[in-house]
Amino acid sequence: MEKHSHSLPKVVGDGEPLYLSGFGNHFSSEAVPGALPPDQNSPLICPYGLYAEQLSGTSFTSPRKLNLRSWLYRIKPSVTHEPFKLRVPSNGKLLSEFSQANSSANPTQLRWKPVDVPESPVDFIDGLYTICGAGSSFLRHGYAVHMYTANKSMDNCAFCNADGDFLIVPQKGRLWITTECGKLNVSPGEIVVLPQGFRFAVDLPDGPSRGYVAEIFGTHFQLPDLGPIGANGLAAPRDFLTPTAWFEDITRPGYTIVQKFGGELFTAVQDFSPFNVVAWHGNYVPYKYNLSKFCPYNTVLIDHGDPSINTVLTAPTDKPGVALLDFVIFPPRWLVAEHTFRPPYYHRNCMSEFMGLIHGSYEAKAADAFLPGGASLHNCMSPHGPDTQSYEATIARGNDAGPTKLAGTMAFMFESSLIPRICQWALESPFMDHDYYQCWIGLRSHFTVKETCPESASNENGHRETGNGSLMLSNE
Ligand SMILES: O=C(O)Cc1cc(O)ccc1O
Ligand SMILES: [Fe+2]
Repeated sequence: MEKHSHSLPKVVGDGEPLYLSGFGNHFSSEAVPGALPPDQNSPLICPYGLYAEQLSGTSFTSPRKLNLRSWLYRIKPSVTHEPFKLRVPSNGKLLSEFSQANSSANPTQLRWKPVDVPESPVDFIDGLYTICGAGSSFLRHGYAVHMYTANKSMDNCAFCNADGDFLIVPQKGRLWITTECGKLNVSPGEIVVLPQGFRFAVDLPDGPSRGYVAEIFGTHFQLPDLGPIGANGLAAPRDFLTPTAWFEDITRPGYTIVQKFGGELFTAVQDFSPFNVVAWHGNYVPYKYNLSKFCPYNTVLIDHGDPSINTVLTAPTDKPGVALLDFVIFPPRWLVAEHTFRPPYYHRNCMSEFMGLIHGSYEAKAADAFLPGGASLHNCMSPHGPDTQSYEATIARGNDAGPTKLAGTMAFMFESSLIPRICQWALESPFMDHDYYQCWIGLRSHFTVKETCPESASNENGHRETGNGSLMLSNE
């Protein structure tokens, strides 16, 4: 590795990097003062002899309120590389189009135990594998849910996802991510969004690492509308953090860009670091968010609120109120509802629900059964809800339970209107919990008919009827 001598100051990214705050802002950042052209995007000669390069996240003609793009001022342009080649070998476990040929429809409630991080060296790229998804990156509509287990930093290579945006939820181990906009240090309990097309490299300062990834095709994450909640609450725009410009001016023979394109990995070799952006401006940016900053709203009298109240970010479809993918969390909070079944209700949902657990336990499942690092999938219309243990414990606690705090927990859900097909390797995984259904089998009938009416008599169906012909039903 040879460093070019040059007269520009170096910015060294030791410790926690500096961030810019805000969601959807138009940011400007310079690692060297004066590196941003002051008056135009594409001057004939850019300051310091930099190249100007635009990165578009939406079509040029997208409406202004949706339009995303950034201008990067870099030492050499991204195009300076050898031709892309299909990468062999690859783990072959990434999908960006879901069809009968490569994945299965399965309405069974599925649960996976946490996957062990392998002993053999594996970086973020090779440790990434798809669990399920729907639609197509080519048709710009759909999503994929991936998970990763990795134990070593990416070396002399950068990843670039041409298919969609990654929302990464680290569960174990920090991710130190270098992007073209600068550096992001992300810990479990935080999430990071790496939009389509950005080049980035993932270092693992803690070694063994594990996490979840939602990838969305053809759209981007937004903050949810707050409706009657008002102008504040849930995730606050100012808590979203975007990197500040950071660059290295380094010759790196054999440096490889690994580009995910249509779910396949292609490599292109170049001889310099892609993290050579000295200044940038725009609103198409990577960002991170600390989930502990979330300001939850909840029921304060009766009944369990729908989980949409805990939406951190939403990727919309063209139908109002129908998400391609919602990122929803179940953070620590007080439960205060009166004469209410406080855990999630039993339900069947026209949306599909993939869940993960970052730490602690989840209110609807036994702590030793749905584990941090594990996952579950409750597909469209498949019934689910609290397991027998959680149901019985809730009933035993009784109706007059005072306020209780759910503490030390962080579960999340990727919820989609598109029905996911499931990858074969996920169905055949040794970490699949084949006994998952058992957690509900023990739910007993508590149904009784009170014999309060002496004149009541069994009808021909064996039902007892009251004098006025109606059934008298009651709880045990
Ligand atoms: O199924 C789940 O556990 C997720 C969920 C949580 C909740 O509070 C209400 C509905 C819902 O789907
Ligand atoms: Fe659910």
